[in-house]
Order: sequence, then C-alpha cells, then structure tokens
Amino acid sequence: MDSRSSYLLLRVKAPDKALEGSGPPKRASSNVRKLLRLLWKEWPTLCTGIVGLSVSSLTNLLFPKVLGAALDVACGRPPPRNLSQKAFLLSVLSIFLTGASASFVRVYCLGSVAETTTKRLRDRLYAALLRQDILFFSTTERTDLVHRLTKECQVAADSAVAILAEGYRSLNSSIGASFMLFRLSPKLTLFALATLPCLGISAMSFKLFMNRLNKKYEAELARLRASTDEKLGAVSAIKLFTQENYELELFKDETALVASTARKYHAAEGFFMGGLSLSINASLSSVLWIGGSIVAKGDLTTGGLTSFLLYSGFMCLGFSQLSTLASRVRSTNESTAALFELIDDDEIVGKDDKVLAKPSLVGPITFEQVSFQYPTRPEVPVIQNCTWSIPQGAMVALVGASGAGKSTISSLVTKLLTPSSGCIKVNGVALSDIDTTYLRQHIGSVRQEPSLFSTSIMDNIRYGNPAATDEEVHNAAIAAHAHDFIMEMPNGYDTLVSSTTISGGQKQRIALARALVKKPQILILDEATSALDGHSEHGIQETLRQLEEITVIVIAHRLSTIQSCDTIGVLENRQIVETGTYAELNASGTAFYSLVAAHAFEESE
Ligand SMILES: Nc1ncnc2c1ncn2[C@@H]1O[C@H](COP(=O)(O)OP(=O)(O)OP(=O)(O)O)[C@@H](O)[C@H]1O
Repeated sequence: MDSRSSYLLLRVKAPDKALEGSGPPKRASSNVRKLLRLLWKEWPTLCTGIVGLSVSSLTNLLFPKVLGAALDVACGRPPPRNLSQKAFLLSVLSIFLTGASASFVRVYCLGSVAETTTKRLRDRLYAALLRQDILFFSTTERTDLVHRLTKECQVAADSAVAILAEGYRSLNSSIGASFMLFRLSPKLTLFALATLPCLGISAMSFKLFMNRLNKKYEAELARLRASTDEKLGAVSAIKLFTQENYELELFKDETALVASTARKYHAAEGFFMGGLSLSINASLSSVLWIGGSIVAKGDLTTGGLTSFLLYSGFMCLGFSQLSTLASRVRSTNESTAALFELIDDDEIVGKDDKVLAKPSLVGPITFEQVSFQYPTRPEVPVIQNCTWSIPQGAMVALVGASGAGKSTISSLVTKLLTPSSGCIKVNGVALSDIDTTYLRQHIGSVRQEPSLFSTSIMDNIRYGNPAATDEEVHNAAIAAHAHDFIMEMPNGYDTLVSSTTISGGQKQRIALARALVKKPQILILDEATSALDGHSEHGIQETLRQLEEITVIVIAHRLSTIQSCDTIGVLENRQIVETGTYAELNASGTAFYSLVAAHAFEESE
C-alpha cells in the first residue's frame, strides 16, 4: 500500500493515534454497484435509454430474419405472411427506421446519463479534495489528482454505462439469437454451439493474459508520469547541475520500457485477433458446409441459411461480450478504487462533523503540553510537550534553526494540522472546540511562497474577504506596501496575475494585502517578507505595529524583523526554550545568542 492510502486509512480509522491498526481493506467489488446507484439518480433518462436499447436490440435481432426473407423474395419466393411485395418492402423499411430512431434515443440518453454522472463524480471528488488536510497533499501527486478529477471520473461513468448497456444488449443478442437459431434449424444450431465452449475458454484465457500485460503497461506509464512530473518540476536544478544528458538517458530508458511492454501487448493482441478470425472462418465454413447439405435436402431455404449465418454472428458477438463483461466489471472496480477511497472518506469525515463554538478570538494564544509528529514519520516528533503563551495584541517572533518546526507551529495554530496530544487555546478556548471556518476567517496567514490565482490583482486581494469594497482592497494594498507597484502596472488593480511577471517580493506584498483585507485578529507571517528589501520590510513592520488588537506571529530569518518584535520565542529541541525581548535574549549563554552566533539570521540590509 502506498503512503497516501495508508495515510487515508489513518485519518479515517485513528486520527489521533498515528499508524495504529489499519482496519479491514475496503472491498473494491462494490464500486461498480456504487456507480450503478449513481446512474440510477438519472432514472428517467436511463430508462428511456434502456427502452431505446431494447427496441434497437429487437430490430437488430429481426435484421437477419428480414434479410433472409428478402433474399428468398428476390429468388422468387412469395413474401412471408401473405404480404404483398409492396407491403413487405414497407414493413422492412419501417423496421429499419424504428431501429435507427431507437439507436438515436439509446446513444443520446445513455450518453447524457454518462455525462451527468461524470459531473456528479467530479463535484463529489472536488468537494472531497477540498476537505482533505494539508498532509494529504504533501503525500499525493497533484497530477494524479487532476487526472482523477478529469479523466478517471469520465472513464468510470462511461464504464458503468457500458457495463449496463453492453451487458443488457449482449444478453439480448445471445439469448435472442440462440432462440432464432433453434427456430431456423435445431440440428445446425447444435452443431454450431458444439464449438462455442472451446472457443470461449481459449478466448477468455487469452484475454486474461492481455489484461495482465495491459496492467503492467499502465503501471509503467504511471511511473513515467510521476518521474516526469518530478523532473520537470525541478528543471532548474537539472540545468544548474548540468544533468540534462543524464536525465535524458534516464528518460529514454523509461520510455523504452513502456514501449517494449506496449509492443508485447500489441503482439498478443495481434495473435488474439488472428486466432479469432481463424476460428470464426473455420466455424463459418463448417456451418456453411453442413448448412449447404441441409439446404440441398430442402429442409432449409437459401435465405434461411443466410439468416442462420447472421444469427450465428450475433450469438457469437453476444457471448463474447458477455464473457468480457466480468473482466470489465473487475477492471472498473479496480480502476475506481482510488476514486471511491477519496469520495467515501469524505462522506465519513462529513458524518463526524459536529457544531463547534465561535468565540471571540481576542485573547492570548496558549500552547499546553503540545506534541505533534507527522503521520508519515510517526517516530520523529517535531513538537513535544511544548508550552508557550503569546500575549494578546503582541508582535511575537518565532525563531529557531531550519527544520526546528516553526512552520509546523503556524499550521497548528491555523488548524491545518492537529496536535497529537496537548492543547492549543485562543482566548481560553481549545482550537479543537472552535469552528474551523470561523477560526480561519479571523486568522490572516502569509507564507514565503504564496499562491496567487490567475485572476486580476483586485480579485486576488479580495479573495481574503469577498465582501471587501474597492476602497478596502486599496487600503489593504497600501498597508502591505503594494499599492504603488500595482498602480504602475498596465491595468492597475485589473492586471491579470498570469499576464504579467510578478516578482517574489511583489507576490508576498499582494498576499499580505489579501491577509490584511480580512481584518484578522491573528496574523501569522511565515517568512512572508523574505523576498522584500530592507526598506519595504521596515515599512511593513511599521504598518503592523499600527494595527491595534492584532496578535502577530512572525517567523523570520532577518535580524531587523526579529528586533522590532515585542517578544521572541526560541524553538529548540521540539520546545519553546526561551521567551523574552531582543534585549533580554541577546546575551551570552542564551539559546537565542547561540542561534545568532551560528549565523541563523541574516543581517539587515
Ligand atoms: N509534510 C511533512 N511530512 C513529514 N515531515 C515533515 C512535513 N513537513 C515538515 N516535516 C518535517 O518537520 C520538521 C519541521 O519542519 P518545519 O517546516 O516546520 O520547520 P521550519 O522550522 O519551519 O523550517 P525552515 O526554517 O527551514 O522553514 C522538519 O524536520 C521537516 O522535515
């Protein structure tokens, strides 16, 4: 099991006790049933499609009979059921027209059902993804998720419709055609059926072999996709280390492996198709041989034999489709397992939701014996029995060596992560008792590499507070020292983020404006001004000082930022080991002093 799915199991079964018990595996066999239940939500269109399918199957079944009768009429025999030639022609035409109309209804209605089901699956999956916590995204390939949302949802819905429609149609053709064959000539039917089990068994075993090859091919392709995604994401590192040729050779090896498996699959497919055509030709010739002698004896007409041959084709097609149905159900169950794992998980999470408090967040933030370790590395605690109190309205610097756990602490305060033990309180209320949406609506958070969306700068800032007026957006941008450079852009606030080159520092200031427009009660800046020059950063510090009532937690590597804070918390050995002002801590023997001596901080520009 990969780390992502083991993580999912952890969340669902034992959110607080990492890696304890994995529970019984979910049964993939029910996925097709879930898909069929989703199809049923469109029952009026689905039923209309099935009526169309039934009618087109029936007209298809009548086709060989009609064709045989037409051949006999062309050979000079009278039309069946004492019909005149004109009436016979008209009835043939009406059968064909009915079949064509039924095909339209079938294709349109079943296609609509597939599309609506795809939409339903995509909506549910997207909702499920938005509910996952950040750890999920750090252990899951983003390209896989996008693929799941776009392609896999479509394939799953199409497969469910195909299983239903093809299953129904194959059943109709195999049973209907066998019935018609017996009616035409029981003797010839028994002869034709005798070869069927042999053909069926060899075709099925060969198909299984091909499925195995196909799975191998898919797995190799997935590996290629993941490694290409990783390499293209790190293309600057490849260039800087001049490893282009090495990477190209690695890529060539991987594509060679994929191509070789694909060739094996095509060879097997060619062998299968060749064998199939050989056995069909052999059985058709023998049916024709025996059938010819029956016609010669006068027990069957030439038209009857033609109908018989066509019905044999229908029957073979029906049985072969039925035989592949089981493997199609199995492959759909398997290919949709990851999809339903996410969707079902979301349903479980949803059921556990309870109504939480929305207290005032104006008050101190306190850490009480807080411990945390990432579920993917349960043996390495990042924070352990950490106790810390951040006074309300203070501007606090959180410092520590790289990897000490500063960003982890900021994620714990915003509830992006949940402590493994202990408790974080805001204004005396435990975070676990505070409504998450409410909490995040009142916390502004800016990270070192903020994500901006490909809309206008105005929309990006307003993302922090959709109800903000233009004036409020401008004020937030002024406070974040972003207004001037925004106004210098070709379309000012309407400039599209994707249409212009925005520097790291400009991005950070837009992100700060987006956090400020919320009018937060707590502001967390995680290296949020690292790309700014000293002058701009100083201006922002001044602005933050003027924001009354807001508690600001600053994670910074720049000494000037730290110096301007009211108090400093030093994170070392998984705990806050010291707190105090810069003047108090900047003395020989303190952990802070050791950090300064170890050049953990940049000097001001
Ligand atoms: N998603 C994750 N899964 C597992 N371990 C993680 C994850 N994110 C961070 N860690 C680990 O947790 C520890 C603390 O990381 P964190 O990013 O909180 O440190 P930091 O003090 O903010 O570091 P820096 O100053 O370099 O940004 C590190 O050892 C890191 O490798």
